[in-house]
Amino acid sequence: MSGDSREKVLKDFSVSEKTAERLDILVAELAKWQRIKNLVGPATLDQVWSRHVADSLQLAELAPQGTKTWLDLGSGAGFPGLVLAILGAEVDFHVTMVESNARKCAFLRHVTRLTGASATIYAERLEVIIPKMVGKTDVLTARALASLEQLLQWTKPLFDNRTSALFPKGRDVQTELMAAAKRWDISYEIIPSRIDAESSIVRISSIKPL
Ligand SMILES: C[S@@+](CC[C@H](N)C(=O)[O-])C[C@H]1O[C@@H](n2cnc3c(N)ncnc32)[C@H](O)[C@@H]1O
Repeated sequence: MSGDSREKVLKDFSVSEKTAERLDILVAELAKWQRIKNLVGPATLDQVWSRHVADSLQLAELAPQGTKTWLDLGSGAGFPGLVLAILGAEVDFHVTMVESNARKCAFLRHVTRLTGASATIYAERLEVIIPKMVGKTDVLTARALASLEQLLQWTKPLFDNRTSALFPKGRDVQTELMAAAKRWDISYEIIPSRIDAESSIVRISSIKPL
């Protein structure tokens, strides 16, 4: 991680001093835990501010106004869920994270305690938690978890009038959308990533089986 990258991310996303302190804690703890727990791809740790923090922060800007509840599936080391929960400590929204790996959940809980992030963490498989979250979620997220088709299959019960999804996707976004469109009638928008020219965020507002 370079100091420049940190400053640029904080400036680009107009991050407050308090939130910056909390993000610093997340980044410092990730570096410590990474040595023994291998929480993220080792090659990405050098660019943690741009590859992980900024990539997560950009989702907050895409949520509908008044969003109060987020559900992040397969949160890993907290991207995007924990970054959003750190923002939530200041702007009054709450993030539920679901992650089946126990050591990653220990990290998520540890950093949540240190930062006061607005988070609930389930160390469970998402298949178990999703039925319990029906009617409780404004915005769904899942980064690097599964294909769009699989994500829609899992999350279908969660979509109602108020729920939308923000799924970061890579260069195969069109292929994934075509595969998903064979099974689902989807209302969606593709939003270019602010971080990586080859990536985008698929914002889904409704789905219906065909
Ligand atoms: C490739 S990682 C991505 C982590 C994080 N979202 C990111 O982008 O850095 C996928 C994560 O999803 C978790 N996962 C996979 N299948 C899951 C399931 N069925 N329920 C809950 N978590 C799951 C894995 O343990 C892993 O941490």
